[in-house]
Amino acid sequence: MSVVLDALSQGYGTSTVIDGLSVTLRPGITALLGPNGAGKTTLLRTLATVMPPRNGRIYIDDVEISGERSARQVRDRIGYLPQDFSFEPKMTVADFVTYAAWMRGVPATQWRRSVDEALEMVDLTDRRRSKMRSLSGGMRRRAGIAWAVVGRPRLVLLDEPTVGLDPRQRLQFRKIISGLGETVVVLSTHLIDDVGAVCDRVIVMHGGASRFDGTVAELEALGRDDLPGHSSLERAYMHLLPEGEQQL
Ligand SMILES: Nc1ncnc2c1ncn2[C@@H]1O[C@H](COP(=O)(O)OP(=O)(O)OP(=O)(O)O)[C@@H](O)[C@H]1O
Repeated sequence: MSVVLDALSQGYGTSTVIDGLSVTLRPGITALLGPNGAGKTTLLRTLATVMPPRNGRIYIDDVEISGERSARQVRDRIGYLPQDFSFEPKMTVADFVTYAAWMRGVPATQWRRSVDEALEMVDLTDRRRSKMRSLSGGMRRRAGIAWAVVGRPRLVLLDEPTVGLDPRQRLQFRKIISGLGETVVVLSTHLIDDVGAVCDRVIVMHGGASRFDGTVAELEALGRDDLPGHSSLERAYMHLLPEGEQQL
């Protein structure tokens, strides 16, 4: 799986949200960090082929995504969990995940095995017959993660996947994504602990551009003692903000 963004610009109406971003994504876990409104969700939606690029190019497995036709060629390789995902409340957990398997083109003969595998990963096997509406917020989020990984898509996009998870579930989540092997995983988060624990690469976005692109160790090295933060990663993040936003 290869994903290439070449001078990508994206926006809504007259506003530009991403401005000339060039990035090549490879197998491994990449975190998108950045303040509210930095464009993380917009970038994930663009990678998910929900929004065609406004300017510049995006290639997924060498297919240039320029509209619905090209998007259809690659969508079954993409698992996307939006920040606020919706579901039919009366659907069972198993049906919800099976629906994702169907959308992703998993053959019907493999639905049961793929769904079992995804539910096992997120520790929801014993809730497979529960209605989605009966799940707690954290369980719903885990069902959403199962939705994103069922059928083992090679590009997995997760928008704030650990919001609402309790500490043990967050550890489980890290285990799940660390076990995805040769998959390109891109997740947005505000939880810097998650980044330090599992991400191979971090992209810090601000004002529609990438202000940092490197490993966790490289990011940590930017931390300055005079900046606010409880860890070197938090201080490094503060360092990457514009000067006026670096102090509390
Ligand atoms: N559907 C939309 N229509 C118009 N403007 C939008 C829309 N969605 C997002 N925006 C704007 O685009 C900018 C980037 O938003 P986006 O949701 O991509 O940021 P984000 O980095 O994901 O933020 P957060 O951390 O709050 O989730 C913001 O200024 C936002 O107001």
